[in-house]
Amino acid sequence: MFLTVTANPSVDRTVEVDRLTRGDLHRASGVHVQPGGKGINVARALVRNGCKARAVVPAGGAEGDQLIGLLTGYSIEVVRVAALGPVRSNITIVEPDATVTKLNEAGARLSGPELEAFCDAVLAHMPGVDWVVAAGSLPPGVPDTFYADLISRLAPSGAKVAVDTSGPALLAAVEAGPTLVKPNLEELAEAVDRPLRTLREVVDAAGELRSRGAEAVLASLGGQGAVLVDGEGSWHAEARAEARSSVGAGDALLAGFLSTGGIGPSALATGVAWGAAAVSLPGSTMPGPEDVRAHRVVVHPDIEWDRRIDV
Ligand SMILES: Nc1ncnc2c1ncn2[C@@H]1O[C@H](COP(=O)(O)OP(=O)(O)O)[C@@H](O)[C@H]1O
Ligand SMILES: O=P(O)(O)OC[C@H]1O[C@](O)(COP(=O)(O)O)[C@@H](O)[C@@H]1O
Repeated sequence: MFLTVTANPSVDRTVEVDRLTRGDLHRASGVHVQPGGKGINVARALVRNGCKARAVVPAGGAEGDQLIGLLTGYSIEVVRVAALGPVRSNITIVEPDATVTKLNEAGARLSGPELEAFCDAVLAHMPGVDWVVAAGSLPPGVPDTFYADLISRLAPSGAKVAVDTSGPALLAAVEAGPTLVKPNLEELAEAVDRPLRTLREVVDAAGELRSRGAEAVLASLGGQGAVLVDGEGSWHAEARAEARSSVGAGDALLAGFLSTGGIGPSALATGVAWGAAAVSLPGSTMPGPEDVRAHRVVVHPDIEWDRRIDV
């Protein structure tokens, strides 16, 4: 059983336009309204592929009702925590060449008691949980140490913890010793405070996060796949895809990786297959078994160390 923690959920609107021009009126050619927030997407991907997932989520206001309503179509065990502020709406504009422009709201403030109730709900729903996935940005009112504190509070449960976040929250989480972190290239570069231009630099940066406390690092590289660095070694895998919308691709990658044990190159291959499948689907649609093309994945037997990364 997987438990996902989404402190800052969203209702995601993906709007398709022919071409985005700043200042112009655009008539949308398509729109997708989907439950969002990284932990929620991970849960959606897991259940689409037959895994069991429980999603703990603070959800206030009419938008919170809408989010919970959107989630009823999935086989996710949803644990709703009451909150006063409304769930945010995130808008993504997608062009036919799969260029995405994202407008993510900060989210409503969580008060101290609401945050405590949220943590209590996570801890109360731990029985039977093997993996906790704590993912996404933190809304106003939630300290940067939230994920780090959660990792410490979850330690007695023995569950493994994967964290997908950015900035100071990622840095603090790494120090708390998570089983896995999943930065994308930009987030990894920010965490080590230097640009990353080659696979060697990506692997070195991932190694640095390991030396600071993370057991394993799954670094996503957009169209160039993903790199896994753990105590056993480092691997690079990638897969071709006809890109349509990259929203949620990172969440699909993480879900795929965890679905097959969350360790080693075979889990990396599954993650990359799910990530590539996700980009070929509209909006933040999570891939099911019929969408996944495992045969397209190449796990490189030797990393091409000097290969340039351009995401
Ligand atoms: N254009 C693409 N072609 C093939 N696979 C892709 C493409 N973009 C993303 N992916 C897959 O999705 C994963 C996550 O994408 P990425 O953009 O790095 O993550 P995030 O959404 O977290 O920023 C990648 O590791 C890769 O497996
Ligand atoms: O919490 P953040 O960083 O604002 O991100 C939330 C957004 O990320 C998503 O989960 C998509 O994530 P990825 O594209 O990184 O996989 C959207 O559903 C959501 O709107």
